[in-house]
Amino acid sequence: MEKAFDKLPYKVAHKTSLDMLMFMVPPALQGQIKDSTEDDLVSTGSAMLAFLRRLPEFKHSIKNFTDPERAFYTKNKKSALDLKKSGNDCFSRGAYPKALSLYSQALRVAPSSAEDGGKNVVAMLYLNRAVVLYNMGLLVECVRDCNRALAISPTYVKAWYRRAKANASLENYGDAVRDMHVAMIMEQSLDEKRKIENELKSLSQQQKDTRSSLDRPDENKSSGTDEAHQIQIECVSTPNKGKGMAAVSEIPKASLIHTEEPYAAIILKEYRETHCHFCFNELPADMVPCSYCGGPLYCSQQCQIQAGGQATGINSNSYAIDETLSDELKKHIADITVANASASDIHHFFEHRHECHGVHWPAVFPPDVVLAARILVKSTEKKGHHSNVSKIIGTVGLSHNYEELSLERKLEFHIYSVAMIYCLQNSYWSEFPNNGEIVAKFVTLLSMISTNSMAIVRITSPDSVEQVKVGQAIYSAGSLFNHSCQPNIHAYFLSRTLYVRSTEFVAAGCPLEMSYGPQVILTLGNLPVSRIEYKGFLTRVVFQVFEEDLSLDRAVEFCFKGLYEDFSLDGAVEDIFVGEWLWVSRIEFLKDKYAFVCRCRGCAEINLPDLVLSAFRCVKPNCFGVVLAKGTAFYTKHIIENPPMFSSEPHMQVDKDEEIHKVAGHVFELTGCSDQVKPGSCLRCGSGRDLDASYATIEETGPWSKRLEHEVFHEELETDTLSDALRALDVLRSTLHPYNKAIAQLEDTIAHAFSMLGEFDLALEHCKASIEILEKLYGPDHIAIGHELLKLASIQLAMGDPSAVEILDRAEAIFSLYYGCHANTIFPHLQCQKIQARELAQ
Ligand SMILES: C[S@@+](CC[C@H](N)C(=O)[O-])C[C@H]1O[C@@H](n2cnc3c(N)ncnc32)[C@H](O)[C@@H]1O
Repeated sequence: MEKAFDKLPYKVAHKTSLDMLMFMVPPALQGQIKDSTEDDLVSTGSAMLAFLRRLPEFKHSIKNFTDPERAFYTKNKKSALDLKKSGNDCFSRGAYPKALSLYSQALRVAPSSAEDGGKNVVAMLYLNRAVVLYNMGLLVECVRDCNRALAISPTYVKAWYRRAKANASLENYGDAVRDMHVAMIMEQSLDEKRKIENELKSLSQQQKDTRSSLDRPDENKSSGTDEAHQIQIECVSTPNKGKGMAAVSEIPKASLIHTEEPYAAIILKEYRETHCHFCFNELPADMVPCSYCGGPLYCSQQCQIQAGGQATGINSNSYAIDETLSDELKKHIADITVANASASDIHHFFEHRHECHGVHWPAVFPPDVVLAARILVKSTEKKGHHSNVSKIIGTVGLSHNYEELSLERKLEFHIYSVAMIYCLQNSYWSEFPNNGEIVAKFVTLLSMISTNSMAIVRITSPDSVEQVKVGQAIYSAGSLFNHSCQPNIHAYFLSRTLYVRSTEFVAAGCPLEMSYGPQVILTLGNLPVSRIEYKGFLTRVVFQVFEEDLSLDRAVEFCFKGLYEDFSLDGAVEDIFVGEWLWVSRIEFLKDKYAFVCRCRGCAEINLPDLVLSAFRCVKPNCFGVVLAKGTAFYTKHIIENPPMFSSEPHMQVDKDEEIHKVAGHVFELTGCSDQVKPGSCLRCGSGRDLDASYATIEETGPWSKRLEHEVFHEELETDTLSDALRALDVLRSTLHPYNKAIAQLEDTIAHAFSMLGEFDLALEHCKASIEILEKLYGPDHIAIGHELLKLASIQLAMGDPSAVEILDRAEAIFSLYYGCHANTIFPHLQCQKIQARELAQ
């Protein structure tokens, strides 16, 4: 996939000039803001307003953000015609993808009423694009573009003709004949009329030969199967997490417990050019820009209308229907030329309308800030313009952790709040109030968003299970679910709709808690690292392998040694859960990102994954005991000395004792056992390990395994690399605990490498070894295991092994647990593999 960050103008716009103002805030005001609580916000807000108001750089930035002349997509007939001409040139050279892109760009800048040679420019562009799509074999897209041209110019003969051709290729002969018939009637030139008449005859014959029942392509996207849910859940007060959701009665595994539309949602900057700004699905080749400002892109006119620009896109010229036409043709013309969604069908707030003035602040401000403005405008419009705006923000009713935020975040919130007020005054409502109270309310709203917003994710491609975070939304009830690193519910999205399912049996009264993932993960080499501060993500890399014994400088050195310089911003997505992240990383990340200290069951109890994830093995040959590094030893002692704070909350008791006994003997059954928990000492037999020497041994293997990861990723495997990696694996196995995740990761890469070489037996062996470890860390029914099973099945399929069927059945059961009846829609790859496996089994 093309990297979204490479696309201008968002690449340059990623950091705005407002971010730079942070460094100009006088130290005294910084100090005031640093120590501020919610009660001080009116005074800090007034002080920031007074400071920025006088600052020339601020005035300049606001002018830049709000002046339509400086927008990315200024409407301009000449630019549109120039782009159209370049598109035509490409088309005549057969450079269809380039022509497609040029027509799409032209559509972004073409004024909706512009005419050229007596024809509407937008309609011409849609038709030209339809012809390119037709030549590229994208027939459904071609029909949709013809519809758009016809909605603007109902008598556009070429659009009727192209529609007929595309429908004929789709074997949709009924429509093809009607389209051709209309084209013939509307055509003025006798020669052309005759030609069309001949084509119509041949189409009518084809229609007789083949009775087609294909429906006309529908622009209305449904969000999937509507599964009713009967489960009752309630909002309760918890001892130490504020409000939360709980089960009213027993909830069986895999039940749909909640669905909800967002209060407001926003696309992330990186996906503005690739995903629909309303439903967040990937854009098709015939995407539709906002017809007024050209900024946002939509997958269909339906989405565009629902998002609501200034002009809604329903710009059909009225067409006096020729009374001599048959009723069937009259209806056909009306069906296509009257825009296919009317504002009255749409019951929600038009969230783009106040941004739609050809200005570019909505595209360059951080998504949280644009989302805050959407929430504010929505609540204001619900109550009428003359209500007290500050009162409205106060009633949004979400929790926030303003006081726990870093100085940087607090400063950022203040600066953007003032900027937002100026932008709203410019583009929405000139009487929008501008005082310390409003700044304070805006800062509070931004804090609420940082605490409560949810990431909307999509898989990267149909044959992948990898997900990316494309949007951000506020769900009124959805934001009441608390976080757990051992969640019992799972959230996912279809279009903008939030779905929540139970992933285990939940007893009556138990809290319902989800993981506050997925988090966007940056990729450093092909090592996933979480997107927190610079220090944060390096800490994560280091924790994964060595825990926190390394200094930051040493971590930097470690990360950039070997093959890590391959830094990319491809956003993968990772959930925060026990077995995936170490306790310290989870606690730090949640503190950093959401400003709370996690008090979930996974962080308050000793559990197997946290003990073994990055631990060493015992030096005694037959001892299965675990040797903890400093960080885990510290955390384990902390838990022993500070028993769970939420013991009054009922929760599922997970029987982990047997596994913990295997790696730690009876240590945790003894009272005052914390003395026995020492770094470098086996928990089972007490034997000592030299941790410094062990770190050094593991560090030596780093470049070998990283080289393999790099070559596998770039599909250019060299002969020595695999044998070096197998040696590294031996070293890891003899030094690390058998459940250490680093072993599983290397096993997985080696399996991938053997697959590439066509040595499937060996690939299978290493893939199974990786899964065995991951099952210990995640549990057998975890979604991550589902993904691993798909990898295993693909090796089996390549070997022609019919037992792939059982593996895929197991994967399907896991996916259904998390996604219910939507599993197949979200992971079409699973079904493709199943078909292949069944064919093998027969
Ligand atoms: C999205 S809100 C959840 C609803 C919130 N408890 C409320 O009262 O509105 C997130 C906030 O809930 C609290 N919270 C959620 N999960 C938590 C956890 N595992 N441990 C501690 N606090 C938690 C934190 O204050 C966090 O900022």
